[in-house]
Amino acid sequence: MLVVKNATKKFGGLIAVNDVSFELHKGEILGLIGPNGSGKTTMFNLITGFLTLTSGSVTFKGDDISNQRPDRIVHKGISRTFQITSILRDLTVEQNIRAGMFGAIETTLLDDLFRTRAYKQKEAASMQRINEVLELIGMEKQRDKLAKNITSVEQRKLMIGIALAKNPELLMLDEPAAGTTKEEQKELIDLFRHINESGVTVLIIEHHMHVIMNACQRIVAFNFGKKIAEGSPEEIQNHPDVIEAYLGSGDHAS
Ligand SMILES: Nc1ncnc2c1ncn2[C@@H]1O[C@H](COP(=O)(O)OP(=O)(O)OP(=O)(O)O)[C@@H](O)[C@H]1O
Repeated sequence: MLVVKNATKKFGGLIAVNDVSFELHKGEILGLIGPNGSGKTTMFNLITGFLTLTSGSVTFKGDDISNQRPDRIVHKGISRTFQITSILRDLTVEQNIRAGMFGAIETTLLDDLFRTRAYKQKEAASMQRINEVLELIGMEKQRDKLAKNITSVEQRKLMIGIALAKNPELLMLDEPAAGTTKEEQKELIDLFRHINESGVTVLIIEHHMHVIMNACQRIVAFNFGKKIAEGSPEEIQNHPDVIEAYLGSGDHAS
C-alpha cells in the first residue's frame, strides 16, 4: 500500500533519515521504533508532505506522492496525528471531529448560503461520518462535552478521532500513548485494533515498547536515521542491533 524507497532527508550536515526503505501492507498495523532523535518523526513528515525528501521516493497505492502538499496527501487517503495536541479545548468533542473533517467534505459558499440540496446531502454525509468516528473511538456519550473537560486519555482518543474524520485508508499516529498510564495504554491498544478491524491500515510511532509489541503485527526499527531491523514483535525484541540501540542510547522506553 505504502512503499518508501531509499528515503533520505538531510538538514544541513545532519542526515536525519538515511537511505530508508520499507513497505506497509494494506490492513496491517506497523510500528516504527527507535531511540530519541533516530528519525521517526522526520520519516512521518516525509510521508505526509510536511518535509521534502532530499532523495528517494514515497508511493501510495501505486501513486508517486513524493513531495506533494500535505492537503493533497490527505485527499489521497493518508491522515495523521501530531505529537503536540491538536484538539480545540473550548469546542465540544463533536465540534472537534467536525473541524477535523475540514477539507474532506467540500461545500461551496453558495451551497452554504442557500442551503441547497447539495448542502443538505453533504451535511447528512458529515453527520454520518461524525457518528461513525464517535463510535470508532467509543466516545458517543461524550459528544457534547467540552474537550477541556474530558480525561487525558479521552483527549488522546479525540486526537485520533480528528484524524479519522477525514476517512483515511492509512492512519498515522505519532506517539499516541505519550503521557498515559499502563491501564490507559490497554484501552488505546484496543482502540488501535478496533480501528484496524474497521478497515483502516495503521502506522504508529510509539515509545512505550509494550504498546508497540501488543498492537503491531510488524515493526521497523530505526537508529541514527537508518533502518536497523524489520520483523515481527518477537524478532524485533530479540534483534541484537535493536537491543544494542536501546542499551547504547540510555533510552529505556517501558
Ligand atoms: N527541522 C529540523 N531541522 C534540523 N534538524 C532536525 C529537524 N527536524 C529533526 N531534526 C533532527 O533530525 C534528527 C531526527 O529527528 P526526529 O525528530 O525525526 O527523531 P525521532 O526519532 O522522531 O525522535 P523522538 O523520538 O525524540 O521524537 C534529530 O537529530 C533532530 O534533531
